[in-house]
Amino acid sequence: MHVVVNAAMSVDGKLASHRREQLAISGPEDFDRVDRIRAAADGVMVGVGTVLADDPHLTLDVTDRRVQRQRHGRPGNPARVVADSTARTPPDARVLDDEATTYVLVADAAPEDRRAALADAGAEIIVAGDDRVDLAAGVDRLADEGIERLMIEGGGELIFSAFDAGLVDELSVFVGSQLIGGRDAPTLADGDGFTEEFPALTLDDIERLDDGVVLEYTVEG
Ligand SMILES: NC(=O)c1ccc[n+]([C@@H]2O[C@H](COP(=O)([O-])OP(=O)(O)OC[C@H]3O[C@@H](n4cnc5c(N)ncnc54)[C@H](O)[C@@H]3O)[C@@H](O)[C@H]2O)c1
Ligand SMILES: Nc1nc(=O)c(N)c(NC[C@H](O)[C@H](O)[C@H](O)COP(=O)(O)O)[nH]1
Repeated sequence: MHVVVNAAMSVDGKLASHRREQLAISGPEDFDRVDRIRAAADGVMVGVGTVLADDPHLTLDVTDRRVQRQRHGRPGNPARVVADSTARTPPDARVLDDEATTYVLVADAAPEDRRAALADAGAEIIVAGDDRVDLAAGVDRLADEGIERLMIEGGGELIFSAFDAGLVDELSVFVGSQLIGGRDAPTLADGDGFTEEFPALTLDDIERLDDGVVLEYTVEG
C-alpha cells in the first residue's frame, strides 16, 4: 500500500482555526492539485473529526474528461474512508452518499447500534483495533479490498497516527500565506507528538501555487 498525505496549512502550521471551522487556506490552483492526487488514488481517507467539522464529500467530477484521464481508466470515484473508532459519523454525512464506496474503520468498542446505523446508510464497516482504530490493521484490510494507493487528507490527529504507525510514503503540504494562530487550533500533526525518533523527510520539490507554496517530501521511515 502506498500512502500519500496531503493537507493545506497556514504559515504557522495550522489546518484550521481553533473553532475548527472550514477555512479556505488553498486557492483554486491548489484545490486542482488536491483533485489530481485524489484522482490518482484508490481511496481517500479522513478522520471523523474532519467529517464532523467540514462534512466533506471527497469526490471528483467524474464526468470531466480531464479527471477521467487522471483516473487512468478506473471508473467512478476513489473509495472514501473514515477513521472513526466509536462510529460517530452522522448517518446523513455527505461521505455516505452513493457517489462512491465508503469504508468506515471502527474499533471493536464501537456501539453496535451506531455501526448498524452506518451500515444502513450504506457504509462498509471494517473493524480494526480494540478501543481505537488500529490504522496499520485497517490499511491492510483496505488493501484486501483492492486499495493500493491511499490519500490521507487529514486532519491533524489522523495524520499524526499515520506517521506514528510508519504508514506514510509521501507528504505534500500547501503552505498558504496566512497566520491563524491559537494553541488549540489543529496542526499538520497533532496526537501525542514524537519525542525521540522523528519521521525522516526528504524534500523533493517546491512549487509556487496560488498565494502560497507546495512542499513535497518523501518519507524515509
Ligand atoms: N487544511 C487542511 O488541509 C485540512 C484537512 C483536513 C482537516 N482539516 C481540519 O482539521 C480539523 C479536524 O482535525 P482533527 O485532528 O480534529 O480530526 P481528524 O480528522 O484527524 O479525526 C480525528 C478523529 O479520528 C478518529 N480516529 C480513529 N482512529 C484514529 C487513529 N488511529 N488516529 C487518530 N484518530 C483516529 C478519532 O475519533 C479522532 O478523534 C478540522 O478543523 C478540519 O477543518 C483541515
Ligand atoms: N486541501 C485543503 N485546503 C484547504 O484550504 C482546506 N480547508 C482543506 N480542508 C480539507 C477539507 O476538510 C476536506 O477534506 C476537503 O478538502 C473538502 O472536500 P470536498 O470539497 O467536500 O470534497 N483542504
